[in-house]
Amino acid sequence: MIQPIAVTLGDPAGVGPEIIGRCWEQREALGLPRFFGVGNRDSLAGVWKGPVCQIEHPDDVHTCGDALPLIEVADSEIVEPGKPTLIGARCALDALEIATGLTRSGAAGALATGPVSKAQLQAIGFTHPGQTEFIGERCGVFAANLAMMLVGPTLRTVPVTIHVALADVPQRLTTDLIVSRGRAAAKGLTRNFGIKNPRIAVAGLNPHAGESGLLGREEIDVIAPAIAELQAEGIDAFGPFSADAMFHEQARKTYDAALCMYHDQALVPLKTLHFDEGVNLTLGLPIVRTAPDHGTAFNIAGKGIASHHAMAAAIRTAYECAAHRAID
Ligand SMILES: NC(=O)C1=CN([C@@H]2O[C@H](COP(=O)(O)OP(=O)(O)OC[C@H]3O[C@@H](n4cnc5c(N)ncnc54)[C@H](O)[C@@H]3O)[C@@H](O)[C@H]2O)C=CC1
Ligand SMILES: NCC(=O)COP(=O)(O)O
Repeated sequence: MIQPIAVTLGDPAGVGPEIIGRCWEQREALGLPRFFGVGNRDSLAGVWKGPVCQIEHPDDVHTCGDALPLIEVADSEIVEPGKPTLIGARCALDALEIATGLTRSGAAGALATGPVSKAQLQAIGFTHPGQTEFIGERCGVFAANLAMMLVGPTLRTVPVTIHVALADVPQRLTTDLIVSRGRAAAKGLTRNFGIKNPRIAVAGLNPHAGESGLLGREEIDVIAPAIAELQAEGIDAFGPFSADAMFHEQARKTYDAALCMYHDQALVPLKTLHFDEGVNLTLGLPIVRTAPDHGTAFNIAGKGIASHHAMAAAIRTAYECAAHRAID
């Protein structure tokens, strides 16, 4: 049996607390597994009126009845929705630390994280580009061996470079990095989704995949050699393709994941097609970690209009991936 899923509330001033409360309220209709929250109780109570049950350990979830089980992260101030503070960012980071530890120890079956603000985290001294790399470090995994997979009902994408300024992408894009992300994508599809021989379509970087070198040489010098290396390892990788023609309905049926060269190349098609159900799955970890594809949405926090469906999909996907791994 899979242990309950640990769900961090994310930044207390963001939409995390209210969408997680709503996920709990509608857990049966949404088909969600057993889960518990980790975060600040007052911030949750400010935006969600349902019952909360404080627990010390995931094994206590069964004592809570209809109340949302919560491992509380104490905070010395009430954070107002839409108004992020440094204390709130500290609380989000503490929740992430606790929930990662519980998942690593096996007390939680998987980890689904609520949205945090990278700018706020950096302001309290967080040195990682995102939660992905922090969790990787806590699990002893080198950042280059991690990958971010965006998962929607009809599309999965993996960005090769992630939180990197667009101007820096060409020099960060190396054959080794593409091979490493391609391997992680192939292994992740097998391990988390049970796909035996995954098909990986590889995007080009430049318009028209470089037009035979006329519009850039990365496809010839960097990407094609990476595809050849992946193929030599027995991975069904192919391309590079023009990114503008890779994501229409027919094209999506020809692969299990698209390996994309930079953040927006991977996230724009996913969010355009599946904003309300998109999940970010971290590949390369010994634990399962997911998150909704959206951010803190400070502009609508506390207004009761944020959709909880991507968060629900993150919790459901975390459980399903953990179940696949358990069968393996
Ligand atoms: N998984 C995570 O922790 C992520 C965190 N972020 C962080 O979030 C912060 C804000 O980033 P943005 O680029 O503004 O992205 P965002 O996703 O927070 O907001 C973009 C737009 O989408 C809307 N939106 C987002 N979530 C929604 C929901 N559940 N229901 C309805 N509308 C929703 C917002 O109101 C806004 O108009 C940044 O600090 C960023 O670092 C961004 C993406 C993922
Ligand atoms: N755009 C995706 C994103 O920002 C996810 O970042 P994180 O999960 O590493 O915090």
